[in-house]
Amino acid sequence: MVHVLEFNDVSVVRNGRAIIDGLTWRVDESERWVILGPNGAGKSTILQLAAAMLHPTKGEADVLGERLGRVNVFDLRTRIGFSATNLARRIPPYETVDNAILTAAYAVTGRWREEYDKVDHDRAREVIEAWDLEALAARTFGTLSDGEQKRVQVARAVMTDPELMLLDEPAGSLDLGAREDLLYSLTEYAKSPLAPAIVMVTHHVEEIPPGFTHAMLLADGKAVHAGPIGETITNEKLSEAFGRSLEVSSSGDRYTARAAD
Ligand SMILES: Nc1ncnc2c1ncn2[C@@H]1O[C@H](COP(=O)(O)OP(=O)(O)OP(=O)(O)O)[C@@H](O)[C@H]1O
Repeated sequence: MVHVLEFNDVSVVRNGRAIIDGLTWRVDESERWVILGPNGAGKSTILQLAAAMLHPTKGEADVLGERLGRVNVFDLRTRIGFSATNLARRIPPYETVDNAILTAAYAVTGRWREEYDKVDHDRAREVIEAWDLEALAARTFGTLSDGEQKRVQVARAVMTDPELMLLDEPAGSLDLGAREDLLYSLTEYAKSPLAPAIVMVTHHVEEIPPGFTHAMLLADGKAVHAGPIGETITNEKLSEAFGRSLEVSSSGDRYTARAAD
């Protein structure tokens, strides 16, 4: 079987420091992963690798069966849905929501000279409806609230029917209602047998959508623990990754966590 992601002893070195340090990790197409860890642990860097935005300094990283460093990353990126705030910053503030979603078809952020087919326009319309964006479609991206922009970012990631979906803090900065709405939409999306493999970075266990199957706990660029979610999101393992005593509880498919002392 070809893994969606296959990292073998991958390191990313910046200023002489391994910000990702010897990571070996596999993701299969039916899996939905969450990556948790303290600030600066390397979570976003892993997503940058998975999004073919970054090459490893050492080791081998295969994304959708293609080895980074040997493949045209511009072609590869059109097969990946990626939602991240630093990517959203590249969406021109004067771009309409319609166009911000449509341009994902070319994995670009601003409309320029690309030719879009009817199928792209139809798909954009479908995604706008599915992610409750009809009322915002004609608005410019720069006038949207943080929560509305997050929803557009996820819709962009869905637009191309990706083979791999990467979400960097999709619920970050959302109010409670908006977070729950987004989690509901993500849960429904992830539940579909047609949904791609998903890797989501978050700071909070409360933001893990029900149905996610695996978790990686990252600290100092190293995967401290990685595996099936129920075996990984535990008091001991979370406490080890965050370097403080934490207590986690679950109700149904949702988690909450707090300091144990
Ligand atoms: N280009 C760079 N040059 C030097 N250091 C970098 C560079 N990019 C990232 N880093 C450092 O690498 C570490 C990992 O960064 P990364 O953004 O992946 O962490 P993170 O776990 O996503 O953090 P956060 O939870 O705060 O968003 C951080 O210490 C960051 O300062």
